[in-house]
Amino acid sequence: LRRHGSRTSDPSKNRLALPPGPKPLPFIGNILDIDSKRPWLTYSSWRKIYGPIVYCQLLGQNVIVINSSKVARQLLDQRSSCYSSRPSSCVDKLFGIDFTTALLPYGPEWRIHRRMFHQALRSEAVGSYQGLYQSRVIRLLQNLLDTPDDFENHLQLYVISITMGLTYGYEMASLDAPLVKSLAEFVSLLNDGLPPERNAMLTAFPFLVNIPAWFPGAAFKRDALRSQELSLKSMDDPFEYVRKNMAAGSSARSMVSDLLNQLDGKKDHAREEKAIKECAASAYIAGFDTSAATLSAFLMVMILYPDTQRRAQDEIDSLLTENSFPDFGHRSSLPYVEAVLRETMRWHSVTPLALPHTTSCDDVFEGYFIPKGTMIMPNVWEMHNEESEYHQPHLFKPERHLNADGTLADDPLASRVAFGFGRRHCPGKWVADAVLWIGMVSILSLFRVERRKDGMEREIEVEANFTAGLIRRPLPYSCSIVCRSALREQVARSGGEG
Ligand code: HEM
Repeated sequence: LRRHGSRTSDPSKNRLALPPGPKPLPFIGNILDIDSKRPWLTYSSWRKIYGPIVYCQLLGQNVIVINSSKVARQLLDQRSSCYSSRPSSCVDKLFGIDFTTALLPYGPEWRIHRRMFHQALRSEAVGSYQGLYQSRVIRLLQNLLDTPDDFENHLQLYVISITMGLTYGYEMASLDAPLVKSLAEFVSLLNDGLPPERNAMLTAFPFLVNIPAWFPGAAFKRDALRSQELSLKSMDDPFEYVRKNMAAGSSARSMVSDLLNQLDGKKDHAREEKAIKECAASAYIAGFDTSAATLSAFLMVMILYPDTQRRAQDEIDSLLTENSFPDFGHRSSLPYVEAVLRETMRWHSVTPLALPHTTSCDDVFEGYFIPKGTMIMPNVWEMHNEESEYHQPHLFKPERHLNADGTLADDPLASRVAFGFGRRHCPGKWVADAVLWIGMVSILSLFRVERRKDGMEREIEVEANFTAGLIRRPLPYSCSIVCRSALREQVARSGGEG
């Protein structure tokens, strides 16, 4: 057992051991032990040796990996007052992204953000945007009918147009829409400036960003400067758009307009206004890639598991006449489709390590000492693949979310590890859940998703390969999206009215 080297004011804690873990090398710690592209696999393998809570050291940083949902709940949920901060990083500031909710330390600014997210995106508030989701999903279907091979772009447009509608009341017909341009450039610059491999490194060792020499010089710095400019523009332009429309009395309802309307009478106007801008841009940054990547994984899995696809389509077809599409009112009558959504999120694990938390006090757990300032890495991938919970976890089996009588197993959204933990749990999960559900059920209603054929009529294999990094996106794959109902096509083309 290793003793910790940190000082604590409580002498009794100095006698306690740190949680078990691999032996670190001097200075670099356990860096060389970790698969930098898929660090979650290394962390999972440690579970077999050291148990559900593993201590490692990465360049002098204390890191604790949590490999079990039970322990994650005990620490991140039940002791959330100590486990809710974030590691600080100079890259965040360098790229102008330190304002985003996801990166703010636990403190007053972050609290204002969370209050705003709660006001605007809590489950009841999100329900009132159902008309928006439904109109955008019809556009998604039309686009897939017209140019099915561009499915990745169509999925992105679907998700972005909902995010922009919901946050700013902004209507957009293409990814080139003026207000989206700087936001899109901003996000893509973050992806280029922090490409998957580097992102994967940061996922495994987020403190590496504090070592400037790690970055390859001028190009990186130019990217960072441009990113700072775009960060300001991405916050200001759409915000001013809402304010102008509100002044003209023509603003569509949105998160920003709702929050601005509730500002009257608040003491610290300037601070609140700044927070509204930051929250809206944070929603875009945090919500876009995660939801679009999940929908792309859904299409991939429908190709890989045609029987599952057929069963979901049978469920839809037995509930609805052929000239109509399911809406949110049908959701509870489609348990198998619901199970497909849950299984997609489990099987794919779009954010395999969620986001790291940091402790803001010393703690003791099951006799082990957890020092203040420890980075806590929840290994969501392992939690989604726990053999004791999920038999043959590598297989896509929606049935595992159903009871023997075909009803859905009890698994409320609030308790899903895919959306994180404790006070930092994803505030966009109600939006994400609605956007994913209506997207999936509408695609299944109108299309058959299958392997593409080459010039010789041979099926092109699809392999389940994903990018490295914070967000796991399917690598490009080919797919054939075929209309399976002429009647529903007519309905979709005429704007969704049967
Ligand atoms: C499939 C879709 C999504 C998934 C899987 C997802 C997952 C996550 C996870 C794992 C976290 C970190 C939680 C933690 O630290 O414990 C997070 C944070 C966050 N998410 Fe999501 N998310 C999704 C969509 C969205 C959407 C649509 C929005 C906004 C509309 C959003 C806004 C945020 C924000 C602002 C945070 C930071 C919260 C904080 O640090 O306090 N997310 N999300």
